[in-house]
Amino acid sequence: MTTILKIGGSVLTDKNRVSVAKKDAISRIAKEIGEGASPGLVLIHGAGSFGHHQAKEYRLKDGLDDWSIKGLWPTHSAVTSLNRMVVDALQISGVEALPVNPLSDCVLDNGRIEHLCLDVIRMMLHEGIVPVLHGDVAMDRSKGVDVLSGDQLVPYLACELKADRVGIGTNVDGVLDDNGNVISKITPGNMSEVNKVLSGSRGVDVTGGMQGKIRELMALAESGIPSLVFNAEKPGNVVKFLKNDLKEGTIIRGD
Ligand SMILES: Nc1ncnc2c1ncn2[C@@H]1O[C@H](COP(=O)(O)OP(=O)(O)OP(=O)(O)O)[C@@H](O)[C@H]1O
Ligand SMILES: C=C(C)CCOP(=O)(O)O
Repeated sequence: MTTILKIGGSVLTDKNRVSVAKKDAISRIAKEIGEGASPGLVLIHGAGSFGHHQAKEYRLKDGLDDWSIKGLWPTHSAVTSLNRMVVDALQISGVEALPVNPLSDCVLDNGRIEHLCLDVIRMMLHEGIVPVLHGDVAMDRSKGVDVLSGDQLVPYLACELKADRVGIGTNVDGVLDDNGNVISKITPGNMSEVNKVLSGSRGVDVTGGMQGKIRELMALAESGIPSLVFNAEKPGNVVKFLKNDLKEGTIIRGD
């Protein structure tokens, strides 16, 4: 049983202040993962304020030039420091977790994953270790460099590892309509309606907020793998998701 869980940077960090972690949220989520995880879990986390501010300042999405090249290390360094906090918290909660840094593992072409070395992830899973990936900067065959969102890692890994379950924990109850109500199901049939209410993030974000997430998840749904967007700020929701017991959120499916 393979489960892909992404925890958004909005849950783990304060997206309005540069490199500010929500330490209590990180340890709560690590405890919930310790309580609910079964073998086959792959964890991905977003960058939040440990990456989006830096990527914006150095214009990393515009590709490589004399300015953006100076931003590669500050951005990677920030997001790997968040990754270290997450992995440390997981270890303290009794989860055998190890980092997998996309900058060293992945090649992009025009912003899309061309290749990601899965061997190390498969070997970790085989040994009962939870690989912890994250949004990152990555080398790009066409642009020199680009920002790789954890939201793109989710469908890539879900397809390659033939995931049974996919969850995206963020800081809202799901995809919300104009009245703030949760849209319980998104399918190709209501996608054009849903598109009207999708936008970016409230915080600093270079990877598209909810709009970017749903674009990735709808492509995944169309290839046969549904996913659930849920609120990971609500204590207990991560455990419930991991135990297949979560009844809240937005399901994105292909039918
Ligand atoms: N229709 C919508 N329903 C819900 N949230 C929406 C909607 N449109 C835009 N958003 C925004 O999307 C945000 C969630 O996306 P965001 O990328 O900030 O989260 P994240 O994945 O937790 O963070 P990160 O990208 O750092 O990992 C919400 O906090 C909200 O501000
Ligand atoms: C901004 C950087 C470096 C990565 C973004 O990843 P995301 O927060 O998962 O979208």
